[in-house]
Amino acid sequence: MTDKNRPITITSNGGKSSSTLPLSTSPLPIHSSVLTQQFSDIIRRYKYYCQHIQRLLKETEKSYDEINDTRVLAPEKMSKIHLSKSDREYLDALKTRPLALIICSQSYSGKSRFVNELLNEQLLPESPIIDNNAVVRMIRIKVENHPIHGASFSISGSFELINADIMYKAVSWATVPRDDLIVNGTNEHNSLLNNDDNLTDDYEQQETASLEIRKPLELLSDDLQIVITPSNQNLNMKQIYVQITENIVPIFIYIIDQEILSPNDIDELRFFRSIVPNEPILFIRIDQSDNSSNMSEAPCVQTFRQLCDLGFLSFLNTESSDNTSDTTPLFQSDMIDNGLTNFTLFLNYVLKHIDRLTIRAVGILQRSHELCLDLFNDSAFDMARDILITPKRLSYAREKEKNLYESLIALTNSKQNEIQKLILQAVDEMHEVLADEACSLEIPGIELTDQLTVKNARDLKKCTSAIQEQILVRLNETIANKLLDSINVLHDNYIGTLTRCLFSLEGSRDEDESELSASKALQEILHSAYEVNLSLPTNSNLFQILIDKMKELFRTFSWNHFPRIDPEFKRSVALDILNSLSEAKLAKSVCTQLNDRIRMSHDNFETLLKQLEHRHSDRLKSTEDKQQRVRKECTPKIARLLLESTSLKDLIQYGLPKQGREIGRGQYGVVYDCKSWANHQSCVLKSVIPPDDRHWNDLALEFHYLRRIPEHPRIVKLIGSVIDYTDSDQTPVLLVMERLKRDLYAALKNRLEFSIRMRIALDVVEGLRYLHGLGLVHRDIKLKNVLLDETNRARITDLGFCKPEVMMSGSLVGTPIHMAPELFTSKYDHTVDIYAFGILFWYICSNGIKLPTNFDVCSSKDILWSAVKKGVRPERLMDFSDECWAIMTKCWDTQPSQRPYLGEVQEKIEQILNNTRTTSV
Ligand SMILES: Nc1ncnc2c1ncn2[C@@H]1O[C@H](COP(=O)(O)OP(=O)(O)OP(=O)(O)O)[C@@H](O)[C@H]1O
Repeated sequence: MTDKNRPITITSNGGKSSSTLPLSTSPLPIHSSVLTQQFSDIIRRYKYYCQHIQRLLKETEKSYDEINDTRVLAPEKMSKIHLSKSDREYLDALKTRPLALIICSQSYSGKSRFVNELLNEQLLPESPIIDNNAVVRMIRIKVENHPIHGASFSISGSFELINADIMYKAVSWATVPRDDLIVNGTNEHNSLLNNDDNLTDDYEQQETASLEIRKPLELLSDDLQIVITPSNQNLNMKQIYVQITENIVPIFIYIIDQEILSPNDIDELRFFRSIVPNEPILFIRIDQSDNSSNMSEAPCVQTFRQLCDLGFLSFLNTESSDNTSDTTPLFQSDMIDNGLTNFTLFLNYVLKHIDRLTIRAVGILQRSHELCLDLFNDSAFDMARDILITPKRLSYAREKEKNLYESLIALTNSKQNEIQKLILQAVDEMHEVLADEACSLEIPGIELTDQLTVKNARDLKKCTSAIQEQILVRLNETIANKLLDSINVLHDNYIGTLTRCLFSLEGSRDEDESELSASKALQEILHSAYEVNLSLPTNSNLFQILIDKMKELFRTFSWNHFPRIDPEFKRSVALDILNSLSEAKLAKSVCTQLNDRIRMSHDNFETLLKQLEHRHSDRLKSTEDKQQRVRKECTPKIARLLLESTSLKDLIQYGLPKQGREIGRGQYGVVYDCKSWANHQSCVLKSVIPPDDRHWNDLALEFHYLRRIPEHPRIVKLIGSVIDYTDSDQTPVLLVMERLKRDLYAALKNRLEFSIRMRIALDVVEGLRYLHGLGLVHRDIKLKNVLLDETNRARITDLGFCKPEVMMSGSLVGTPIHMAPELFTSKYDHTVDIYAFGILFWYICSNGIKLPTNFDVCSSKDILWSAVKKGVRPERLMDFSDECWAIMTKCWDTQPSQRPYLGEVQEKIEQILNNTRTTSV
């Protein structure tokens, strides 16, 4: 085992959420080497988790890229598979930036005393060295991999004004010269700083310049530095804080070394709150003198009150236990007293703080994985629905259109008489009106003599044509409207639903399909077939009949004398036409024509529906492919990442669970006792070492679905999970669950009372109904997967094969004797659980664990399965009641559709249980 892989486990005695290697519970002496050791352990632990987080981040982004390349989801869903910019920034910060203790205080001396104690060196000159008006600049203390240590000034953390290396190298110094700490100090280096015109003489820049001290100090490392805030109320504090927090991950410490907070202190703290509202501060109260025993009780309470008033502290312990929430502060500020005599509380705080930082980072990944899996689940559901419903919609559209077509044909045939009457009625109604309209009709483009006669036959023909046309147009309008009214009822009956169905088919089109979709074309056809066609204005047959009439009329004219084209002539032409119209002929013609058009439209519809079917069948094939990829590639990949992110979060929060004695073994893992973990007493831990990727994926999916199941009294509770990275060759996954007393197999071995067994059966049915209600199928119901508590109430466990119905790909899973025959066909549903319950119920009724003889005679799994496929089932035992036998035989019916609903099973067992109670009373 390499050192790198060794998890650093640290126990804090403060917070409820931290864990493992004991931090000293007794006050740590100042300058203790234990302090340095523990501090470096904390930082090492932080780095260790950061490395795992970075690895997970890398794998997550790689997986997201791969998933995006597959384009298995709709674009709007695909666009959600990424980490937000702010989340990415937070994760990057943990990767690249060192931690920094930001030391603020009421006074310079408070900071210097605390820092010197912490570093166990008189690095900074302590008070009273500086007069009250002196402005102390920002100081950054860090360790650099530089052979020469020393100090330098820099502006905004980047621009070096003067490098004092040369000076400091020559003189081995212990304490930083006090003038270097002061803005506009009188020190030689500062004089240089002040007088060098080539650099800057800008006063503001000098003010914000920080003093960087590089020195090998035991406590500090590349991953940890100390920043001391400048002391000057007049500085641009916002700029200062930006400068302080640039490129580091801050841990804010505020040293209180005065009796109470002054108005200036309060202003500064208020300002701090407004700039970084979610950053907690550790307030450390240190005594003014070196004599700690003189410390009075009262000021502590007073400052505590002041900090409560400012909103930093609270009388109630309101620390949020929800580490996933981004809206609430990560955790509360805290205050410790006697800060210089006991660093233990300080260490606890730092440990908790950095644990929260890493927990927040893993939480970001965890939520992203969860979101991604939700998207897969929703998409798989949509796809399954699409695959199931689209063919049904298509056949519905076909059937409905056929009905519509047949009804319209029947209607037009049967309506001939009605149409005839309709035409007669229209002609009757319009007779006089049309004759009057004809009288006043202006006929353009003809030449008349003084006697108003036409000069030639051509003009006469023009006159009669104009009158005919007007009559025709007006009649068409009226007849068409009447026809439309009579067919509108049909329109409402059929077209509404059909159109809705077609709309839904159109709704499931792929985005990139062309505009000329079959469903759109279908709508066009409907439009032309059943709406526009009935409006008759271009009814050529009707025209033809009228033209024939006209010809007849012409034949009756005397061609020697052209008539006067006066209103009387026009009226008589109009009346002649109207009188000679044959309604019967017209009606027949209208009906034939409607029939032809409806037939044509129907043929057209059929052709286009076929095209639509083809298109959908191609699309559904690709949907099936996508669904498979979502199930088999994307979901396991992200489920595995989720198992890792969740387990890492649990590991940081609760540490490794302690493995007790072995309780049992399954095919895939060993179950151990575990006294307590994550604030839960009496747990078990199931340790599984997945041998290959397939098992890893199965386990990850089990974990994912199990976690999603809301707590239920009939399902064994999953408390959490941890991946033990201790050994890099073998990384067992530890699933921690609530501990139950025994499994049903063990219980039946010792036999149970009938009513207890019926109660257990009811519990299993209840658990299964719950899972099915969530769309999940267990797929491995058997005696060992039913656990009993002290009172023999049952809970279902081992959801290793449990999956949402839409995510099942028809794989052969389960335990042989409980497997329904259709499991071998790859097409099955939740009723496989009802079958398995039937077999379980046989055992429950048999009150033992002996195999049914019908199964026992089968010498191998294959022989058993082929017998089951042929209908062989457990035999009826002597003491089975009719009611119990009926329940199990119905449950294990070969036809899944014939198996009862679990609600019915529940009712029947309840009846049996009630009868037992009544009989025994
Ligand atoms: N939460 C629990 N409380 C008490 N005992 C448990 C718990 N979980 C499992 N066990 C015991 O550990 C045994 C092994 O459990 P495990 O789930 O690993 O395997 P299994 O269900 O028997 O078989 P497989 O997982 O191979 O189908 C169980 O039979 C049961 O007796």
